[in-house]
Amino acid sequence: MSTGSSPSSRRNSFRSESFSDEKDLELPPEYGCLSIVVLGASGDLAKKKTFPALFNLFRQGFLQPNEVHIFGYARSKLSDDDLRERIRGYLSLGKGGSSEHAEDLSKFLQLIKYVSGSYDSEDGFLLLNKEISEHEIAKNSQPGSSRRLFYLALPPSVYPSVCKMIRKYCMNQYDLTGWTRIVVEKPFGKDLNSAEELSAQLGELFDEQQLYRIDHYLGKELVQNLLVVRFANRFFMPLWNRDNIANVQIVFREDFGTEGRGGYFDEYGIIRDIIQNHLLQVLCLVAMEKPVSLKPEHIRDEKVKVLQSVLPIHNEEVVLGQYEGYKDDPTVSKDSNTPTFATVILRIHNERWEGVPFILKAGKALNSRKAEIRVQFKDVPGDIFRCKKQGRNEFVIRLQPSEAMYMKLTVKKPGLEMSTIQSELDLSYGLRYQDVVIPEAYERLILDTIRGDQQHFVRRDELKAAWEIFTPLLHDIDDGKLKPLSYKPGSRGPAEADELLSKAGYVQTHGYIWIPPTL
Ligand SMILES: NC(=O)C1=CN([C@@H]2O[C@H](COP(=O)(O)OP(=O)(O)OC[C@H]3O[C@@H](n4cnc5c(N)ncnc54)[C@H](OP(=O)(O)O)[C@@H]3O)[C@@H](O)[C@H]2O)C=CC1
Ligand SMILES: O=C1O[C@H](COP(=O)(O)O)[C@@H](O)[C@H](O)[C@H]1O
Repeated sequence: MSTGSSPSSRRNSFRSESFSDEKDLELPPEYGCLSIVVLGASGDLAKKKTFPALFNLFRQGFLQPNEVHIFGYARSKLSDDDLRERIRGYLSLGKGGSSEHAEDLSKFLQLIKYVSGSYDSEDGFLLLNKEISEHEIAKNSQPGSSRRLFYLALPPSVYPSVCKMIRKYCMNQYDLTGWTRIVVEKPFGKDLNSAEELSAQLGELFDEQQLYRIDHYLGKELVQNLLVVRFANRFFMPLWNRDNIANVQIVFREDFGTEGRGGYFDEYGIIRDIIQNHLLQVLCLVAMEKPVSLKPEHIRDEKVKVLQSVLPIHNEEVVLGQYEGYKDDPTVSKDSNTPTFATVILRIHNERWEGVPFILKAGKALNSRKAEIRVQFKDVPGDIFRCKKQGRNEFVIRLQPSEAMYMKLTVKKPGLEMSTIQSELDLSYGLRYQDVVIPEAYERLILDTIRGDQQHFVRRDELKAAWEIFTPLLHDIDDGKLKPLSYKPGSRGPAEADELLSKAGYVQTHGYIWIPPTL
């Protein structure tokens, strides 16, 4: 394997480098026969994200060929080789596509087996269980000590029946060190009631410790960095509150439309697709109090408290948009009221954040692709340098692309004159960490699932609190009480969104733009 060091040494070093104390995580042993089952293996997510993440873990030695087997499961009639050919093109060979990597690829593909079956009949799941058991026997696994990971890369409508089948036919006996874990993809429901119903159905079948509700934004490097930056640095502690911060923006922009996913998207819209989950999760990490420890439950307790402190949304603090041409997609309804853009202001009713607007903004088919957190500070009191003219201090965390953290600040313009300009303190990851390859979010999260670390997964009460915030607004949109404004593809979205921003107190710095530094 081409990792430069032996696979097992890489795996152990991953654990020891992690900043969590192992006793905080109460991790079970990380060995024994491991079967990873990708349900919906014929689909889009599986080929674009799940299998590539598994391949990268394999290449780095986190999946050991003598322990692991990977099963694809779906209704499509495919052979093992058909599935391998389908995903081959999505498995990156790394820099230069060396022959060493080509060897890894072929070894990885050989670990994959395909089982065809439906999502609600016992035949397919009996067959799947038989295949998994044969693999476990071949690896001399002690009964009860094997690990079975089921990744549901499927439409949520089939989660209940699939989970019933797994529960009935495919469980590991976890009386020894083994386990069965289920990863479910978003969207977890469409509103509070449907999410609660889904949670109740899955909750009857599995314990919360077995369920991993994935939100891939929680696996992004700079999102994972948020707690460290906030709670390991003295700088931020006294500043991170309503006395100093004027407003916080959490922004997601894509420069392409719903391409190929119009049917799915039209049922959900940008609030359910991005804001209720990805951006709200980021908000929790920006706004939460310091947890008692790094134990997943302590962190998630604090996230729930933030969500429960969010006040009901005022519809006047919402701007919706739909890009021109969205309805040309034949899978989208001709009279669709679905927003492809939204700006929503959330207000947190607690001692730290009273009066500070949290502006969540997401849009498709805009003029750029980026995701960032922008914390804008208040004006300097008793200003003697005309700082206001230069623009406010901002702390920006660029989640993607070009991961970075930078602070916009006013400095003396270099030279003989005593004048000021706006500049930045810049930690651009591409420049500072040149030798580090930032892992894909899915890679990290799948590894967490194998390790039994639920910190970066959404707990049931978190999910409920998140739906409580957005359900009234979503129902108003579904009922046509709120209509999206039209905007041009490739634009900033509706102009009304910028007006709302300035009404909320955001002060834009004109004439200043941060350019990611290049090597
Ligand atoms: N694609 C993406 O980029 C992302 C997807 N997700 C989520 O991941 C999950 C999977 O997404 P994606 O791969 O795009 O979905 P797909 O539409 O590609 O579906 C995955 C597989 O599920 C089966 N399937 C599709 N529709 C149905 C149906 N109505 N009933 C039963 N089976 C069906 C098909 O397999 P077969 O017919 O062979 O059984 C299909 O190959 C979803 O929950 C999605 O919201 C989350 C983030 C990003
Ligand atoms: O979950 C989703 O995320 C993607 C954007 O993910 P990113 O990691 O590229 O930022 C989005 O395109 C998709 O609509 C949504 O379902």
